[in-house]
Amino acid sequence: MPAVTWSDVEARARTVPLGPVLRRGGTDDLLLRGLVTDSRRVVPGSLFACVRGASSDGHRHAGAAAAAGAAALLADRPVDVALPVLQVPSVRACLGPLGALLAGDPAAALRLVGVTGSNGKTTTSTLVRGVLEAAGTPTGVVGTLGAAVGRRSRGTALTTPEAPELHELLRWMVDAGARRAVVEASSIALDMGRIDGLRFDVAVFTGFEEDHLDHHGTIEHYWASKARLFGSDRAAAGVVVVDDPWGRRLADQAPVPVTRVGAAEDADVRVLGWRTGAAGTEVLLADDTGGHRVTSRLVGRVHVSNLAAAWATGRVLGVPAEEIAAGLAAVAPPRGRNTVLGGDGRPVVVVDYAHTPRALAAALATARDLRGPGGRVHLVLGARGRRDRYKRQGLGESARAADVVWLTNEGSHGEDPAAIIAELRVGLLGGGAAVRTVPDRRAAISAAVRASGPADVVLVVGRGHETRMLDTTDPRDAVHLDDAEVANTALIAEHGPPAAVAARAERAS
Ligand SMILES: CC(=O)N[C@H]1[C@@H](OP(=O)(O)OP(=O)(O)OC[C@H]2O[C@@H](n3ccc(=O)[nH]c3=O)[C@H](O)[C@@H]2O)O[C@H](CO)[C@@H](O)[C@@H]1O[C@H](C)C(=O)N[C@@H](C)C(=O)N[C@H](CCC(=O)O)C(=O)O
Repeated sequence: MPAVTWSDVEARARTVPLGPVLRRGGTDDLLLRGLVTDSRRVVPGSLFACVRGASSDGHRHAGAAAAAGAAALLADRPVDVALPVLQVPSVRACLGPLGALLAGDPAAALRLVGVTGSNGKTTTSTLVRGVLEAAGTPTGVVGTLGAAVGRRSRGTALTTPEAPELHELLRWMVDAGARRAVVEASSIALDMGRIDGLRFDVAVFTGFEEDHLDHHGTIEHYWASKARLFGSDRAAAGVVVVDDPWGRRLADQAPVPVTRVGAAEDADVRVLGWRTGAAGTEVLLADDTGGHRVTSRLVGRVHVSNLAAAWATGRVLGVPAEEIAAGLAAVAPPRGRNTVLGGDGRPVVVVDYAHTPRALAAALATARDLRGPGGRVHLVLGARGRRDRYKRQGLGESARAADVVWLTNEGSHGEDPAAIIAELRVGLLGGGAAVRTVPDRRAAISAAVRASGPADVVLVVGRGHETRMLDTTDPRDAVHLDDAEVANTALIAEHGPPAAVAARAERAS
């Protein structure tokens, strides 16, 4: 990380117009390297920001930060630690501007695309990156699956990291040669100022439904957090999927020029038709340059609007149509987003991240598309503990569209797994689906695969790409559990290897 002087830090903090900035101690030329919000990640020379959180207060960890070698503190109240302190009205409000400064303002060297929406952020971000790379622009990405640039990747804990980490990642991308970056912007991140200090060439909205109300309280607040990405201080232009009323409202109200995307007649990038199968998806689009056929390796009708949004983003950024089409065709499906396993004489298994009622309904529609003649859909369904409990009945209601529902655990985080399952079951009441309860997730996935025939589809939802599952409130208790890995093992155990592999093995023996 570049070294930054204490006087430059003070000057940047003064650009946040919230109130007085007081500097206590430290010479102007004191050098700082990196802004850190967690005392456990402090290295010698760090500026430690004391963030007040929901369960802890960074001011209480200032001593630990000093012991780890922090050179100075950013605080919003006096701290009894022998280090130079910059006292500001709100530490959180300074994280964006100071995170940018201490990372050497990497965003100035990048053109940015921000992607928000209840579902589809990861897929759309991956597609937009693919389009830009196909057009010859090295592009980084940061989101739910981590951060990536070129062939390198890094894990991240949050969809949108805290501002200092986000700017550090952008620095890493710039140093690796990136000229653009795609940033997934979660509503919580927008609300908490994690993307403060960034300005996007294009802000993309993939769609909206009730989610994260544990954090936002009301759907209106959730909506307003997402809409913030489309302010003229944040974005130069918007690409908005208008297939739901919230998208229409955003397109109508956004102060920036908006490209409307969707099936509606007034869409600027209009979806005229599509078809999807186990091998991929084809979408027919129309824009002001005429009709276009887009093919993709991504499976499922849920990706139709993601593909159209990525197309529109490419157009807004001036990428020629052929290069957008080539980019979209080349993108490999992101992990855990309608990942298709099996088939080839065995049941098809789809592993997906769907964890909201509408996303589940869409995933079930995809599962029905993939059935063979007379095939049934088996759904493996749970709900994460201690999060957005109000969604459980709605998930159960969406699940009625399956033929057989295998209710199971999805990581109870200290809640009673049986109580979570009971809440899902309420939504299933009155539906026609057969319901089985197998609390152990591995056993549930295996049982669903065992019960399926070659024309059936097993849909495993909720965790997608995740490989750790937690049943207590202590993160150290998390265990390895990869739904795709479990499904693959079960497919081989119950139905043998794919027909082609079996035939090769037979020829070889
Ligand atoms: C609601 C929320 O965003 N919470 C985030 C917040 O937690 P918090 O305010 O409770 O922090 P805290 O534990 O009270 O600690 C306060 C401060 O003390 C620091 N600390 C704490 C302990 C210590 O020993 N030393 C120390 O310095 C912490 O690093 C923190 O800076 O700050 C933490 C540190 O950055 C985050 O890890 C934490 O995310 C939690 C884990 C989380 O689950 N967030 C989810 C809800 C989230 O943000 N999700 C969105 C949406 C996902 C999507 O839609 O896909 C996301 O962008 O990921």
